[in-house]
Amino acid sequence: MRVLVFGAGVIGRIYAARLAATGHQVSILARGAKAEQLRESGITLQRGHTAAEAIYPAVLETPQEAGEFDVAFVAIRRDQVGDALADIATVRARIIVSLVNLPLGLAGFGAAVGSERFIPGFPGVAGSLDRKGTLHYLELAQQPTILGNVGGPAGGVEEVGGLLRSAGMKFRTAEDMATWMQSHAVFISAFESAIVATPGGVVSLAADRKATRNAVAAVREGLRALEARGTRAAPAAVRLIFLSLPLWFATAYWRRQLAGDLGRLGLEPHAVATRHTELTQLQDDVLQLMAGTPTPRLDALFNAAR
Ligand SMILES: NC(=O)C1=CN([C@@H]2O[C@H](COP(=O)(O)OP(=O)(O)OC[C@H]3O[C@@H](n4cnc5c(N)ncnc54)[C@H](OP(=O)(O)O)[C@@H]3O)[C@@H](O)[C@H]2O)C=CC1
Ligand SMILES: CC(C)(CO)C(=O)C(=O)O
Repeated sequence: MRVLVFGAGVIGRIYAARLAATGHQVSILARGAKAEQLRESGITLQRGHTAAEAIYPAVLETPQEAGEFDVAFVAIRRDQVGDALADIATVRARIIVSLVNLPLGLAGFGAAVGSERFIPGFPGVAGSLDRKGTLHYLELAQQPTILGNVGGPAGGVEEVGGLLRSAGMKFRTAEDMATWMQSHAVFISAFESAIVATPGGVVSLAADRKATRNAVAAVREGLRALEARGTRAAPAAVRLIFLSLPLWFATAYWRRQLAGDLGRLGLEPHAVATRHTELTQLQDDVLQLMAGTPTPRLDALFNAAR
């Protein structure tokens, strides 16, 4: 398939390299020094102790350069969407999938790019680039690529799902992507705020039962506020861990996750890199979603991170 990946950051590189390695015709849109670096060195992915060969997708600096695509994945940050939307709308692709944390503005995104070809999604991988340009990443068993099951072209979700599957990447569908993203934003903004606000970062947070418990309680508070406003927290596993199981159990579970690969490769690098960009924007989105419901624990975590 002809695939465009719009955005050459962590997520864009992982999807581009995985799909190109499978034999798809992949182009990645990069700007500035990143375009040159990608042309010269390609993308090297490392999962666990296994580093793959460098992969060289075609590098574009404008989306029009390579004509038409079957599928375009948009892998930019929430805080970059406003500036990029007009360019994304010019992409000539039958299907456009967003891999962006978008708790607010999903409908506007869809309307701008054309809701008949738009599938909202969320990455099922996480990682970070080291100084040598190797991208260390993990695939998230508990959160594979999520594809919204409503709207988009007929058969589009199956087509994108098949494309991912061809590259060995799992996917899951969500009936209500807006609800999924809102719940996720509560979780991610609370945990990433806690990580950047803790001296010593994720390792210290995981070692501190009280501090992890406070982050879990802040997520619980946020999800309860969402539910009080008629939004049922999603997916079911998130509801279970944060709203149904006892706080001590959720705390023990998250201390293990924070101390493991998810904390080290997924949450911390992303939190540190986006502390003053996407994270701030997600905090604002979450507070807007709470719309006046008091959330003192979340507020305190957000303030500590700012
Ligand atoms: N990193 C992770 O582990 C995870 C990330 N996510 C989510 O995935 C999304 C993407 O994150 P991530 O890949 O980490 O973000 P990055 O900041 O690493 O990458 C975003 C990329 O998009 C590029 N970009 C933005 N606007 C444009 C534009 N108009 N034209 C061309 N390029 C553009 C940026 O270029 P430039 O550098 O020049 O600004 C940058 O290379 C986010 O919403 C994030 O929350 C979800 C799960 C895990
Ligand atoms: C993978 C994880 C949990 C952390 O990177 C995430 O979903 C996110 O960053 O939004």
